[in-house]
Amino acid sequence: MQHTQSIELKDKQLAKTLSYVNGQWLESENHVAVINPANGDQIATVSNHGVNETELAIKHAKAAMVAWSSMTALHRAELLRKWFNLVMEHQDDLANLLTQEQGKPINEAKGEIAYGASFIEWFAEEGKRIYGDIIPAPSNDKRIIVIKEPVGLVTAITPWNFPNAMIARKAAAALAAGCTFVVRPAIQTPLSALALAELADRAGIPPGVFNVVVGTDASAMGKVLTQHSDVAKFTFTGSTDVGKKLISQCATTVKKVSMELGGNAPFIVFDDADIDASVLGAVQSKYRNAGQTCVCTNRIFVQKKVLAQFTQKYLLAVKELTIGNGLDEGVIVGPLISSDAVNAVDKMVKDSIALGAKLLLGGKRDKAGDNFYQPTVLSQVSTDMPIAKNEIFGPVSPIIAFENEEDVITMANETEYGLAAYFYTRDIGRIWRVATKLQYGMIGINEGIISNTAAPFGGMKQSGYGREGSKYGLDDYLDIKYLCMGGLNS
Ligand SMILES: NC(=O)c1ccc[n+]([C@@H]2O[C@H](COP(=O)([O-])OP(=O)(O)OC[C@H]3O[C@@H](n4cnc5c(N)ncnc54)[C@H](O)[C@@H]3O)[C@@H](O)[C@H]2O)c1
Ligand SMILES: O=C[C@H](O)CS(=O)(=O)O
Repeated sequence: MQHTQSIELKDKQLAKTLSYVNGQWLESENHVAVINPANGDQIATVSNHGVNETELAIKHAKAAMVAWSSMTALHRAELLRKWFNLVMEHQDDLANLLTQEQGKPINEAKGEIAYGASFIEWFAEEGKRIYGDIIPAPSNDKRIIVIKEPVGLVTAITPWNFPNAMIARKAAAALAAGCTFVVRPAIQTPLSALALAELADRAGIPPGVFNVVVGTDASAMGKVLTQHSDVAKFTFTGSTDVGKKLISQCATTVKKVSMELGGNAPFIVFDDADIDASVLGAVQSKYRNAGQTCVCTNRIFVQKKVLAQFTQKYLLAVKELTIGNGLDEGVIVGPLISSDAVNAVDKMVKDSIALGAKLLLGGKRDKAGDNFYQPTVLSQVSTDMPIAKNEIFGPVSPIIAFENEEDVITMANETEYGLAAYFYTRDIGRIWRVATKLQYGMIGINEGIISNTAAPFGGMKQSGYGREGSKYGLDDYLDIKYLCMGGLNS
């Protein structure tokens, strides 16, 4: 019997622990513990399903596809709007679940719930504007007609760092397009996914349209989600290494694929920047979710003329960050997801110091608990050091000095990643030169927080392909069909 402990909710029915398939909650013989990364407490045990239940979900999602894709966009929009309303009505409970299973501070968790819900609201509307075309034909006996149709059954695998929004950002677009959806969430954070399923059920989204299968065997479940012949499209959010494996698996049945992968964001401070604004933007971008976001600042490049001024102000700002349990008032930096994650971050810091980086702040585990790493600042970092070459996924700020615009653009682009980048300057000519030369899908200009529903979220190079959110976000869930209507002069 799966159950939840110690989670106080206004609506206790939101603490779901069983996979949700075809509108039913599936019991399982095996179960797996959900651990609060802030204190190691077991907060729940959830079903541990696998290949059989993944195949069952695909079977029902395929069956549900007929009615769901035939429904009017208006009716789908009404159901998605109900889902949005329910998510926002239960924002506090959903945030409580999220913080307890993932660790982020409660205010950030509330922000994630609203962010995730905003995609449901956005695509409820976008789904009503899936327009086709009538194109002037090369002869009068023909008409060229273009229509857009749902690609079909969509499967997804999502990460633990945004356990609500990464699912909502995908499922909302898929459902609005007329597709059905099966997701396998990260096993560290299943409760947020299952609560979304409960609210989809309450919203009246029909059985089989939205399915969540929870299990530890990611690889085996992933092979079904990427290779099953009934699956039309696969979408993934996670590391680039795993993304590469999944892309190759999708190739066996030529699936439509979208990938939101890793990042190594440069944050560039030019000597004409508003230094106070750049400090605020860098702290916001760096320490969000304890540095565990794909768009977190990963390398801070500061032009030499303002290096001392920026560093001094930045250190003062980082020292103000309160570290602790995300449920506690005023906490800004929560735990990392696991002790292994802390070890990986600490190794990058120690190895970079051994290569000449200078520790200005932090640089070790915090007394708050095993999974806490102190907000850390390193100076005299060079781009060949591990802390600059790798995606840190932790609360560490490497500061790298640079001479001029050309050098910093070269250094900023010297990575296999191309997701997000940031730069601060007040020179309009420089803004256009740098923005066009940086090889990144998303660029913050005098801004450190750039993610929102209206903007196309996605990367270049090995950060993946496809866009989520925005008016572009439906494209990955639609097929374009060309109708040639002939014989019109006969
Ligand atoms: N671009 C984005 O929008 C975005 C958003 C969040 C996270 N990420 C990236 O994700 C990474 C951190 O998240 P993570 O640690 O969960 O990433 P991860 O790639 O280790 O895991 C992501 C998901 O894939 C599953 N998985 C792992 N190996 C698998 C396999 N062989 N087959 C099928 N599924 C498998 C995991 O269980 C998890 O559910 C970082 O690189 C971060 O940049 C990117
Ligand atoms: O890291 C994962 C998310 O995509 C980051 S954001 O919340 O979309 O900025």
